[in-house]
Amino acid sequence: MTVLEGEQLTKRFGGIVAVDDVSFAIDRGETVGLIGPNGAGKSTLFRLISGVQEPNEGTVYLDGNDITGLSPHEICHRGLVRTHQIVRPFETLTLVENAAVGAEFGGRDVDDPEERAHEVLEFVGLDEMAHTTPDELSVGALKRLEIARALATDPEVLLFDEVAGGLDTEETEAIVDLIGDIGDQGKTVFLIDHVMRALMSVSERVFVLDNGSLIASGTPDEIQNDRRVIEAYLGENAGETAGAAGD
Ligand SMILES: Nc1ncnc2c1ncn2[C@@H]1O[C@H](COP(=O)(O)OP(=O)(O)OP(=O)(O)O)[C@@H](O)[C@H]1O
Repeated sequence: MTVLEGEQLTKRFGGIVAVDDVSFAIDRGETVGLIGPNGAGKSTLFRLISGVQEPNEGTVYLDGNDITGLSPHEICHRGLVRTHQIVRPFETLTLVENAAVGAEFGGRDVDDPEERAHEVLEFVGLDEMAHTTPDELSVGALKRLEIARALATDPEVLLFDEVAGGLDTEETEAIVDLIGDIGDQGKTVFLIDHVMRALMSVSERVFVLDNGSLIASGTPDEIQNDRRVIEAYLGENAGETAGAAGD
């Protein structure tokens, strides 16, 4: 059953068509990857879905309801949350306080924000550090804190924007395992990443954006063998990190 759907989404910035008539549907519980060259429109598509920007045309449906034009806060209330490429935890708050903010202000039915915060920190492997501040964390741990803050809002759908970007092999593996665990809980995950090994290993399906348009979708195997995708993006880097991470 479809949980997240985009219908003919278009976003223009002056003369640039960042997202060009994109339609897609994601089933409940699916993990779907989104790839494409730098500037293809991936982050813009995520911003349209999460309510940070409004499309010029098209509609976003969550659970069959039109959420186009709602604020990120309202969309979070309805069960969709997005993590950011550049993590920005509250520096002066402890990890448990950071996660509790998500639980409290996510606006979902979370009875005890602090208990929920501990649960999600445990889930991402950070509960032992619950009372430290983010400045003591490695890059990988900061990404896991970002995921914990998102999970604290009790979402049905999570959008991950480059959660594996900039991590070493061990940290990447920890994130891949974590995304697998989140999928195993029945959550729906839509993720952007330039780290192909990570993205291809967690995704059941992959969408490919090029120049604002969705040029292919399929299983990781199909995508890695698709001539147009190889030409547009994967090239000789198939199986490795393709392209440089964005901002
Ligand atoms: N606020 C904005 N104003 C003007 N142009 C923008 C804006 N946001 C994005 N763009 C342009 O829209 C296009 C798509 O950008 P976007 O960041 O969505 O691509 P991306 O696929 O996420 O790239 P990357 O992999 O580098 O993060 C680019 O040409 C970009 O310069």
